[in-house]
Amino acid sequence: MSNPIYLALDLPRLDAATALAQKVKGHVGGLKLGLEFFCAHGHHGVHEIAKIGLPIFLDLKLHDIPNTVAAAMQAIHVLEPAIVTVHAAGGRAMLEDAKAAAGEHTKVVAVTVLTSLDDADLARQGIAGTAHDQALRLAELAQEAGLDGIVCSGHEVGAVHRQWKNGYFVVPGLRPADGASAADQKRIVTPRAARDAGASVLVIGRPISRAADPVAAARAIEATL
Ligand SMILES: O=c1ccn([C@@H]2O[C@H](COP(=O)(O)O)[C@@H](O)[C@H]2O)c(=O)[nH]1
Repeated sequence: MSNPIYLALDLPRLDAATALAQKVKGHVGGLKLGLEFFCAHGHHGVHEIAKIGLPIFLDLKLHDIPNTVAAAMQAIHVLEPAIVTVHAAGGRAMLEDAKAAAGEHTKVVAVTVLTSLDDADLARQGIAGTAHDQALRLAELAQEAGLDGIVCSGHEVGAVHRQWKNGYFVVPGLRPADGASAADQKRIVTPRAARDAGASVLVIGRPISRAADPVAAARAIEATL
């Protein structure tokens, strides 16, 4: 089985992101570039990181009207990302148009409930029920819209996997069991627990990028899988 870890390169400087990716490339299966990276470095930055030779996950979390999201998907087509994110809350038409506009080899996955939110946050937004219920509802919507999979926390991935057997499940909000700080994440599990519950991709950022020795941190996580 290939390494399911995608390292989140949430670093403001392109040289620092490139150096980190070069260091840990033997211990991760892919590289995730998010909003912070893309807003700062755009297509040029993605091309630079792609030279490292690992699959690229563009975590842009697109969320707009269908026409705008489809146009954005077409604009990133040339970057040939392995995975791109959109927000499931954009609705079925937006999800369908995003998938139709994506490249043949790009997996389009829908963010259900951000791992930085808990039940109380959802209640403040007027969403009835738990984060678990909402993630399952949005997973069903993404499946109906023909997407490849979803992003959810390790708390929901097992239940989603039972209702969507061949789905592609991206799980962030991961913390090794060594007391690593949760920081802004509210629904966390260990990488091993997420993998055992059916995660296809394990997204890990700060537990590696902010470790005193990122290579040792990546190796230690890899060894738990
Ligand atoms: O629900 C979500 C969706 C995306 N993310 C992204 O994953 C990484 C997690 O970083 P850590 O440092 O390991 O907490 C980050 O890039 C987020 O934008 C998420 O955390 N939750």
